[in-house]
Amino acid sequence: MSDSKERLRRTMMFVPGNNPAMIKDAGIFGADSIMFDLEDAVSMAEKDAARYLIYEAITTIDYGDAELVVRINGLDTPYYQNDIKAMVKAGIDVIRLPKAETAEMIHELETLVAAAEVEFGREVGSTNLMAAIESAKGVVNANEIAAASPRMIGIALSAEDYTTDMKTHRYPDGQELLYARNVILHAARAAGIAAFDTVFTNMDDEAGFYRETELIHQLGFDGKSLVNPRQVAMVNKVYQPTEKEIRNAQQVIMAIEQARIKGSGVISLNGQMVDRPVVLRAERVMRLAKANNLVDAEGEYIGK
Ligand SMILES: CC(=O)SCCNC(=O)CCNC(=O)[C@H](O)C(C)(C)COP(=O)(O)OP(=O)(O)OC[C@H]1O[C@@H](n2cnc3c(N)ncnc32)[C@H](O)[C@@H]1OP(=O)(O)O
Ligand SMILES: O=C([O-])CC(=O)C(=O)O
Ligand SMILES: [Mg+2]
Repeated sequence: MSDSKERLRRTMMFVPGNNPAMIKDAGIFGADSIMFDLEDAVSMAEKDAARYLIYEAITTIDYGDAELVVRINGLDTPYYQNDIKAMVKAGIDVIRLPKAETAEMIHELETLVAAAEVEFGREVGSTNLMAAIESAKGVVNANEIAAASPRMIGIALSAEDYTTDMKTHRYPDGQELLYARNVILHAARAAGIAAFDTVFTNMDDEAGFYRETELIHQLGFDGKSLVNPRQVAMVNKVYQPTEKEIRNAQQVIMAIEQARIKGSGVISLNGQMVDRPVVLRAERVMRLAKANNLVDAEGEYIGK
């Protein structure tokens, strides 16, 4: 597990909390974040058993470098308090609140998480939070939700519930989500946290999945919630930098190092001005290149 707020989160894969086989093998698909679900993938009759199963999995299975997230039940259910206690006790990295609509909901979650950290001897502040926005009210309040707590690492669009709330449904071109996607992205960026796009549920429509992932990559999302392991490699492919982008990023990082040695924060490279935003983009390209094994330990391009 990792507590870094800077880590790559391209792929956040849902794993139903009532499926022992999927839970056991969830670590082998290379998702950046594994998201155990206690909410809508689990029926009422199975809520307690799923919570127990996820607790056992987190405390006994080695999921390697993956970040571990749990989607708890909503604050309007009888389950969320037990969910929070069990997951904090297990040492989960991130709790994802579904159907978030106000900052007050994040504050309530934060209070319960802090109390559980004290109760179970966890470091106070060590459990990160994120929120899924699934309604018009959530979109309207996205700014305050994103900024509600220093524990927040991201907000996500949840388009299945959102389109239902908006009295529409999902279309192949995603026009019905453009406003929500942009609002959520801006709220996340303004708060300095990550933005996640929603699930794509038609497993047979690979072209549609690529189209949606290319769109959200272009808009600036950090990544996407996923429902199936096959989607991990497809997202990574879209987020993978090109050789040209990597070589350019290497040059930028070298050039800015030279500039720093000379005591300057800005330098010209091949006729282009290189300053802080260009360097930050280059550093992200290099993080993505490393995650895709496209560079060696020294940052030299090695391709595939
Ligand atoms: C709107 C919402 O709230 S979405 C969030 C809640 N929903 C979920 O969590 C659903 C998670 N996903 C799934 O249950 C499944 O992927 C489905 C139902 C969408 C598709 O199921 P399938 O067609 O059986 O998937 P597929 O044939 O690709 O499965 C291949 C393998 O991956 C495993 N697998 C599939 N999905 C997952 C997953 N999400 N996590 C871990 N393993 C998985 C399968 O168990 C199977 O393993 P096996 O080869 O050892 O038997
Ligand atoms: O978070 C997601 O993308 C899945 C979800 O609950 C929704 O779409 O309503
Ligand atoms: Mg939902």
